[in-house]
Amino acid sequence: MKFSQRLYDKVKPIWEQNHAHPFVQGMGDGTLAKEKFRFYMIQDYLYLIEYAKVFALGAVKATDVKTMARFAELLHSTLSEEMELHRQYAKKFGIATQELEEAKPSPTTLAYTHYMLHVSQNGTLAELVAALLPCMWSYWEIGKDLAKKKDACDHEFYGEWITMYASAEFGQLATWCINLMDEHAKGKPEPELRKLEEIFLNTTRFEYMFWDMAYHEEMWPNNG
Ligand SMILES: Cc1ncc(C[n+]2csc(CCO)c2C)c(N)n1
Repeated sequence: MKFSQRLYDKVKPIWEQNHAHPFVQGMGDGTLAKEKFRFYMIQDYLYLIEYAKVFALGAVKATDVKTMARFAELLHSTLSEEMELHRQYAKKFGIATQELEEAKPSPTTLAYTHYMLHVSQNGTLAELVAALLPCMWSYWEIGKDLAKKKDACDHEFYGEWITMYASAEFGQLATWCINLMDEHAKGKPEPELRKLEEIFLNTTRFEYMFWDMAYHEEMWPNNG
């Protein structure tokens, strides 16, 4: 069995919870309150800034030039294409880019990004890939699922988001990352595989927490 299949089996129940989450369902049927999406988008913008740094570290840790180039491309495309979608959404809400960048991370955003950066800075390339894979893979799964819903891709507000993550281009990216995981897990002893599995499980848990945080617009308990 491929290592990625083992990872998939491990987190399947959590991914089912992602799909069933009211935030995700609400994007699919268009009933999600705009205020909740606004909160998500600001936090996600902050998340992407840190996530892009994981790609930069991937380029540093890559063991061949082709992988190094791919990480460098991803660093660029995240900062330009993916974050551009957020900047466009922000415009619709009347939020300036500067305001987006000056926003403060919620506890979940902070915990998730710091965990990913901790693993990426201190671990092997395989550990870095295990940390970032749930982000790409679970978004692709969610995108494909929502795109099947009637009119979801044409929704005036959430349609662009769904179209982007359900796209073939995005699918290729997720597949590249799955293959990279398998390549770097090959031949590793069981204790190391268990460590990779735990990292993958942790960022999968953070993905679920991110949806939940956005749905409840959760910030620090004390407004200071
Ligand atoms: C919380 C959160 N998790 C995953 C993604 C999706 N995502 C972030 S970076 C990237 C790779 C391509 O740029 C992808 C797919 C997101 N936006 N927000």
